[in-house]
Amino acid sequence: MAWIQIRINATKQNADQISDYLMDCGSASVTFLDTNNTPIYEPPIGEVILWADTTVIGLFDASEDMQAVVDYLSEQPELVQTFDYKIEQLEDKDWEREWMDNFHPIKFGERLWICPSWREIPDPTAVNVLLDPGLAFGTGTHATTALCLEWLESLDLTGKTVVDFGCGSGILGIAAIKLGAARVIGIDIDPQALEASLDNAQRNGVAHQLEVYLPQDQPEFMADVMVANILAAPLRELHSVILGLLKPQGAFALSGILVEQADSVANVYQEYCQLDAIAEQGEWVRVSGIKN
Ligand SMILES: C[S@@+](CC[C@H](N)C(=O)[O-])C[C@H]1O[C@@H](n2cnc3c(N)ncnc32)[C@H](O)[C@@H]1O
Repeated sequence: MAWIQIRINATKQNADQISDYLMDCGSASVTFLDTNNTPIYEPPIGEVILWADTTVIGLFDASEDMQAVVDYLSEQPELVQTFDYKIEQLEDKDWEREWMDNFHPIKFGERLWICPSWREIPDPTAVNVLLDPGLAFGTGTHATTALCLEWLESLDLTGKTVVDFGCGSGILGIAAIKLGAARVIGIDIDPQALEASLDNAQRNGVAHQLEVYLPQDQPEFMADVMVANILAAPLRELHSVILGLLKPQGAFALSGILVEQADSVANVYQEYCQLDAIAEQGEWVRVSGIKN
């Protein structure tokens, strides 16, 4: 199928609205890029993060009447003054195939692999988690997830109760079960993430060991291990909730933290914990330790 895309220079104020206009025109998908062409990581609860200078990209079927799209957009109040756009014909290729080609099995530590279902499992004797990209965050390709997977892989989880706080696709919880955990509690504010986690657990044959809850519905429990890949601000704000779910001497890892945010998160937790050395991967870090 052939595609055409329109790239529109936007601002922090109007990017979200422009995205809605593109969807009104029948865009198959809308993406935000900042001026450095870095896709949005994850908006905090109830908010869409946008940069001061954002490019909004609308993807259309090549048969779309782009002049009609441009006419519609140019009449909108946000664009009537300055409408800076570029239309690009995308090379005609098998996009689905290309998208699938981008996902490969990835190894974490000595024995853990995350494998897309359409790929051959490289080592059937290893700890293999089958996981396809879906609506919920977490395929292992993002450094924040990778930092947590490596940490889980380094532990002896045999028989342990593990909390996956901000479970997304359920990747961390499922990996924990496959690494020996007896029970995993997944918590997420997004009901779609809870559904995705259960689907993925089922595909991996471990659904009977995974429970998932919205934060307001979670039962009382104390876990041996906690992994939380959310963002620095909620990790700071929720430190008493996060540590409150962990037994004394329980191990925890916090991720979703940019290098420059590491100290601000570590400072909040060090009062209640023995912290490990901070682990870095690219611009992201993991803060981990043992609760006092
Ligand atoms: C970066 S994703 C992590 C997904 C997966 N655990 C991973 O490591 O790839 C963050 C997840 O945390 C959830 N989340 C964000 N804030 C949260 C909060 N305050 N409580 C629970 N979940 C939260 C989001 O809905 C999202 O699914």
